[in-house]
Amino acid sequence: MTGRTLYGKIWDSHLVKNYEDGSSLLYIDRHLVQEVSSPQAFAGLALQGRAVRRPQANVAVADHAVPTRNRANIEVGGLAQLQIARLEENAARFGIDYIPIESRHHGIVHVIGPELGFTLPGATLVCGDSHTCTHGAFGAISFGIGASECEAVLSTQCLRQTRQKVMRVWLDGALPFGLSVKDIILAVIARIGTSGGVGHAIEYAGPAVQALSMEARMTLCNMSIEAGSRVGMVAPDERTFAYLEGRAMAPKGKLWDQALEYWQTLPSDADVVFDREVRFDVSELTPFVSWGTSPEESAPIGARIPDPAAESDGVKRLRMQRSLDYMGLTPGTRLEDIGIDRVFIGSCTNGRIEDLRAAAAVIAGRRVASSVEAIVVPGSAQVRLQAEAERLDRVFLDAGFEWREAGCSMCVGMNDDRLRPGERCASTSNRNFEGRQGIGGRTHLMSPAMAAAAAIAGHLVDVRRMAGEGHA
Ligand SMILES: CC(C)[C@H](C(=O)O)[C@@H](O)C(=O)O
Ligand code: SF4
Repeated sequence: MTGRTLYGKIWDSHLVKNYEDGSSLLYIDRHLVQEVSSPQAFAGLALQGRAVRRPQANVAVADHAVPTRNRANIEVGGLAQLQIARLEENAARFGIDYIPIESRHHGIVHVIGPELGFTLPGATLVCGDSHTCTHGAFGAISFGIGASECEAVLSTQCLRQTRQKVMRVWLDGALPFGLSVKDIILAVIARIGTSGGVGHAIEYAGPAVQALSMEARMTLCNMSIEAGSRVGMVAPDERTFAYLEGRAMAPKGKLWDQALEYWQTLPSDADVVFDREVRFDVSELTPFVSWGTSPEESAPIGARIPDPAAESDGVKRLRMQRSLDYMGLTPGTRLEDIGIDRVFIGSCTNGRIEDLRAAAAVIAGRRVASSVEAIVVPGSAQVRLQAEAERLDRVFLDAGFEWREAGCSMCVGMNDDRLRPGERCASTSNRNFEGRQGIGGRTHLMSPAMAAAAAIAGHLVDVRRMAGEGHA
């Protein structure tokens, strides 16, 4: 018998029953609830007079619609206030823990789950949000679900799912100076495409993955959905355990010891055969930025805008042309010659403390270009407080950035933080499709260090060059 994968082990331990059509019923350990995707699920429960099966398996937090400034004066009767109030009411009614926006535990669901120790290795964790794949960084099966599935989880703690194949993304080599995991994942998606992972859970493995911090592993897994995979995972290791130990909702004492023993059995067995495998050497990478309206349309910063005329595949050619029209870009332009109007540092991809440190290191002692409006939105209150303790807020403010409160913000523009039509943004978020950051807005995805460098330069720029300009 060949060995089992990390995914397979967790799947097997949560399997309730198999159905004849090939699908299965899975037990779900944990459910994160946010304001955008949950109202319909709660309304469904209320309509049928059903209760939440295991209230303590849920945590609710409002993140998408929350304003990131003037929170004391949220417009009463406005959409944000109504959405936040609705979530709070539903949580109270169904006995679920709700984290108020004033709490020091508030933040984006995918940032606070791990911070609280709610996200654990070996668990099944879901949320009505596609970037739930983030939590797989801890060695969990974690994926986004739709509103009717949220209702099923709330009322039964189970979910009907189809077992995925498993693709291993093996990362070798050491990441060069000035690069981050965001460059890796953009390069991976540029190579395998936005449907490269469809039908598969991705397990990221190899020396370059083991070397990553938990924050970086979260960035990696976060963008699995942008490669078409609902699940991204990294095997839990000493770094995972060290991150979780002592967190508010992590097991304590004897339970911790038991958990640790079990978690150590989770990594994929050495003799396991993956359904698919792709390999990358990260030591050959240069910083990546997206130029189009799909994360797959990304290239090394030293490149030029590609020419659709050179593309032999007709469908791709049309898609590229459409991207360039929307982005207001012409083939042959050097990526470094693209001027920007806005910078957004934040989101569940890159709104963690390491991301802010990396951006601040580039910004320290410099000024945001006069033509650029730049904001930093920490992914959580914890990140914000930590950054303030390190005086990173001063670094950003002194350079001309705005320093905001936690939330999804300009990643998705569901609050007031949006691009104006035609504006071009260097963004650390994960999606760049048309209108994502505001109607007519143009998004270039990149790492926090690259976004910071763009803020200073006023155009896309290779951060490694700025680092060489006499700054430590
Ligand atoms: C609004 C929410 C349901 C959505 C998602 O599912 O991911 C959002 O978080 C996003 O990033 O597009
Ligand atoms: S930060 Fe962006 S990607 Fe993450 S959950 Fe919020 S809207 Fe979705």
